[in-house]
Amino acid sequence: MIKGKNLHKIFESGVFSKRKVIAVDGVDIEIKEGETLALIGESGSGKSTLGKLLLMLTEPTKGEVIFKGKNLTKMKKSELRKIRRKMQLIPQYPDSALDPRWTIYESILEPLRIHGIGNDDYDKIKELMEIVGLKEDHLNRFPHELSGGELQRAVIARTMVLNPKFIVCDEPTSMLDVSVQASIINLLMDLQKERNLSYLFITHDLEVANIVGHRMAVIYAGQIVEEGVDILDEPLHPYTQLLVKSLTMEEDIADTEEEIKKTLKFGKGCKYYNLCPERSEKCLKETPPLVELDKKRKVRCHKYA
Ligand SMILES: Nc1ncnc2c1ncn2[C@@H]1O[C@H](COP(=O)(O)OP(=O)(O)OP(=O)(O)O)[C@@H](O)[C@H]1O
Repeated sequence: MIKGKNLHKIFESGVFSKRKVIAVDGVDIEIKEGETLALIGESGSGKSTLGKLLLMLTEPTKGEVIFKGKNLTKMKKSELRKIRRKMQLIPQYPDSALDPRWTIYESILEPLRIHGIGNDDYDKIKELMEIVGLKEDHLNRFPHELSGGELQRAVIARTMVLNPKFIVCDEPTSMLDVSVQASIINLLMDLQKERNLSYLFITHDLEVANIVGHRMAVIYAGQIVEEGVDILDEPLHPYTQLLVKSLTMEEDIADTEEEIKKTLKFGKGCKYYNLCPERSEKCLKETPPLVELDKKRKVRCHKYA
C-alpha cells in the first residue's frame, strides 16, 4: 500500500549559524493493505516527522514515498492533491484539527468542499456520526461543547468522510482519559476491519502498540532500530530491551530523551552508542545496518550483523 524508501528529513534552524537536526535518517518502511504498523519511540525520536513524510505533508530531504505503486515524490502538485484524499492524519490534539468557530457539521463537511466533492451532504455525515459513536445532535455543536473523547470521534469522522485508504494516527489517544482511550482504539480497529484501512499508528505507549500493531517498528534518533512481530516478547536491540524493562519499572528512561537530542547530529557509528551497555569499538566507528533475521525481525545492531 505505502512505502518509504531511504527517507531523510534534515531541519535547519538559526539565522547566522545554521543548526542541522537529522529528524529522520535513512528510513525504509512499508505498510500493507489492511495492516497496522505501530511506530514506537520517545519524544523527539522522529515519529511525527516520519508520519508527515509518508503523507507528503513535509517534503523529504532525500528518499521516496510510493503509494499504491505511484511515486509521490515525483508527482506534480495537482496530481498529489487528488491522491491526498486517500491519505489522512489523525492528530494527537483533536481540538487543533477542528476550527473552534465552526459547528461539527461544518468541520466534517470541509474536506469534501476542499476536494470539490460536495457542498452539502447531510445524510452521509449523519451516517458517519453513527459509525463513530456520536449522535446527530452533536452536528450542531461547536468543538468546546464536546468532551475530549467526543472531539476525537468527530476528528475521526472528518478523516473518514474522504474514504481514505492510509491513515497516520499520531498518538490519537494520548491526550484522552484512560477510560476513553480503549473505546477510541476499538473504534479505529473496527473501522480498519470494515474499510480495509492501513495505519501507521504512532505511540510512545508500548502496551497500546502491542494491542493495535500487526507489526511494530522502534525508532531511535531518526532511525528504525528494530522491526517485526512479537518484539515485546523477545526484544533484540539493546534500546528495545530498555523500553521493555521500563514497562515494568526496572529501568528508568528519563535520560534517553536528552541523549536523543545530542545524537540527532551524530555522524558515523551507532546512534545508541553512548547509552548502550553492550557497545564495542566497532559501534563507534561503523553505523550498523538494519539486518533481517529469521522470525520476520529486522535489527540495527552490530551484535546481529
Ligand atoms: N519544523 C521543524 N523545524 C525544526 N526542527 C524540527 C521540526 N519538526 C521537528 N523538528 C525536530 O526533529 C526532531 C524529531 O521531531 P518529531 O516531532 O518528529 O519527534 P517525535 O518523536 O514525534 O516527538 P513527540 O513524541 O514529542 O511528538 C526533534 O528534534 C524536533 O525538535
